[in-house]
Amino acid sequence: MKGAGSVLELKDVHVVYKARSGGLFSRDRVHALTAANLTVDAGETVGVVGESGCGKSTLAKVLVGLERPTSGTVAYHGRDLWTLGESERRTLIGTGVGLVFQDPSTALNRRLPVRQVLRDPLNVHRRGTPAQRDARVRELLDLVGLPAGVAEALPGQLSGGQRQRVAVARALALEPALLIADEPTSALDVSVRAQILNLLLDLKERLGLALVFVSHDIQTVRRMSDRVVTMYLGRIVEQTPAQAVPLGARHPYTRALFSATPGLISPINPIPLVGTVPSATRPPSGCPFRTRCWRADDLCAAEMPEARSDEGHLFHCHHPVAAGATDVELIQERP
Ligand SMILES: Nc1ncnc2c1ncn2[C@@H]1O[C@H](COP(=O)(O)OP(=O)(O)OP(=O)(O)O)[C@@H](O)[C@H]1O
Repeated sequence: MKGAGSVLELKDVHVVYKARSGGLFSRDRVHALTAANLTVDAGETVGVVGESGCGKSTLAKVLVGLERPTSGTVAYHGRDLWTLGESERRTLIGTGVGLVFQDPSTALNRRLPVRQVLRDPLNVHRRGTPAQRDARVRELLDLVGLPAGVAEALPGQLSGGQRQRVAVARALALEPALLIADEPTSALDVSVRAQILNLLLDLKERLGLALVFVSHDIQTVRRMSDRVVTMYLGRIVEQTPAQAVPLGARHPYTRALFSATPGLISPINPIPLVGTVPSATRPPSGCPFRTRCWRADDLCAAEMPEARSDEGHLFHCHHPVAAGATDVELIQERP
């Protein structure tokens, strides 16, 4: 399926929220997503990483049409979501993209048996006859490795792993081309995490799905993805082919993030960063990372770097790290 065209395309997307902390009359604004450009091709897995608060969930919400961008466009199969009428947009989102949330216990209606949970999207979008919908429910349970008997259970009677399988089945009910998984295993027991990740990988192969996988677990993202997207303070700063992670990453922030991940590069110390992440209400001028970057100069403060491209690799940096530079070399570079 890969190479069969783009399923989803974000162009210059900004999301600006009114700050929660500022009080009723505050003019403070949070720049949760800034100038985001992202394309997801058919059959491709894109992993999104970054520290807490960098905008990963906002990006996921924009991708599934739950958050309307303040500006910019979001297109599914070339159709701009937010120029469509509401019912057309709902149909395009409902049938085009499936969403798997972090916590299956809150994502599933506790009062409905699994059969109803899975029939719900089929009813809403009027797919098939009642008998065909029942058949689809059986097919979906089989697809996610659950026995047919689970159809009669309430979500509360299932284990966390089984509930997440039901959530995945529901996301696939209308045969979307794209699945968005926002931290799909972080609420689960460690023992079942691998099973859910393997299920997602298996489904992606079998169904030719495109997958956007959001996680702070870089090891998992690397394992799952074709491309790793790094975010910092609301910006996509780098898109690295997964096979180039970690030493092929060119943005100093991506390298620092990867070097702090246990087991990704061993066995040395992480590249130390000075200071903390600036407030998203007052992001720095120019490059958002420049206040913490050991390579930054006046140019970085004056201008946000344009995307530079190198064989499927995109990075926004005026002074990128050499491909293949080791952590030791980068640590020694620091003043
Ligand atoms: N509805 C909202 N109103 C105001 N600010 C918000 C809102 N949602 C998110 N934010 C802010 O936007 C920024 C990005 O948040 P987001 O949840 O997208 O980050 P994240 O990378 O997913 O974080 P985490 O990993 O902790 O979930 C943060 O500064 C957050 O506080």
